[in-house]
Amino acid sequence: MDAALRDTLLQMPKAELHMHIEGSLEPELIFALAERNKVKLEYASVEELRTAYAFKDLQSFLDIYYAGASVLLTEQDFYDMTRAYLQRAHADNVRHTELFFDPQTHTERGVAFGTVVNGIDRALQDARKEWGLSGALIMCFLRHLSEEEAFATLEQALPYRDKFVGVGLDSSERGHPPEKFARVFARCKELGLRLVAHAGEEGPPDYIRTALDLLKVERIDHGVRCLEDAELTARLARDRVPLTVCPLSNIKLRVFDKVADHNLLKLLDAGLVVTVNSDDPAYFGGYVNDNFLQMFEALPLGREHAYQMARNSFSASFLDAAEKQKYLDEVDAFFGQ
Ligand code: HPA
Ligand SMILES: [Zn+2]
Repeated sequence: MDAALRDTLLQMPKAELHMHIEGSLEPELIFALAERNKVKLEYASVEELRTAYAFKDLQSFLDIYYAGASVLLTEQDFYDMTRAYLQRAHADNVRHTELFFDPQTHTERGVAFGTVVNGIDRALQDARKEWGLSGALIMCFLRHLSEEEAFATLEQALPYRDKFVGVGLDSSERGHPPEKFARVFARCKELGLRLVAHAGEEGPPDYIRTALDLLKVERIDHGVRCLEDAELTARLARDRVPLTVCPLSNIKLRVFDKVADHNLLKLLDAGLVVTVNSDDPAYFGGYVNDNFLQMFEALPLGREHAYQMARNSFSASFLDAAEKQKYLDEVDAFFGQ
């Protein structure tokens, strides 16, 4: 890749729409928080923990990701984790970020919902004040748990309704199809929440279809397996349903064997509204700019694709129309358009 394109990717204004805040917890911070909170870890050192980050599929990653999150206990812990991510995102010229958080991972360990959301929210407010970096929260339901548990979580979340813009669905995809959560998503829609779901990462294209039809989601998280179904792909393109693609995640979780095998360019060529995101950057070997750089290094992607995906990231966001336009103008100005 030439230096000019590299600079463009690094410097262009961008939004990140698919990032699990618990997945930004770097091994060093896991160890620091374990010490601060007197939590015992199964790993002797940062190096030993990092060595365990060799995943064979989504589940093998999730087991380690939930273990890592067990060090988070106080509001300050959630603040420190979020602050570290936002600092890193700011360095990557992320102007707006929509963060997933997994309340059930914490409430089932006895951490109060408010502790989680207040710590994350305070870090988001500071980033807005200090760097003009805007952020929003999307509360995810863990799909390996029951719909009843999701309803209970929604109930706990209602006093904090002003602190998140939407809900999502994450964790183990296979065997936990979208329809399991149809009623809780319908209730969230009534509450005016924006809706997204992980679908078509490891699960079949049909999970994308049911996420659209039964959950009424506005964006699909991952969605890369849509290309196995031509009719579904045409529908996603026609309806301009954004896909929040996470290339390095897909490599680390063996959805594709190597970076050069990723279908990002095919998704773009199919006319889909593709965005690039980091998913769980501490676990998958890179933040959002690393995702852009590795994809552009391995695939025949150029400046026009960069421009398109920078624009997509803002147009697919849940910002209001005026804020969206402000950022889109910034992208156009950056690209001299
Ligand atoms: O990539 C993911 N997929 C599903 N659930 C997750 N929770 C954190 N990251 C992921
Ligand atoms: Zn994800």
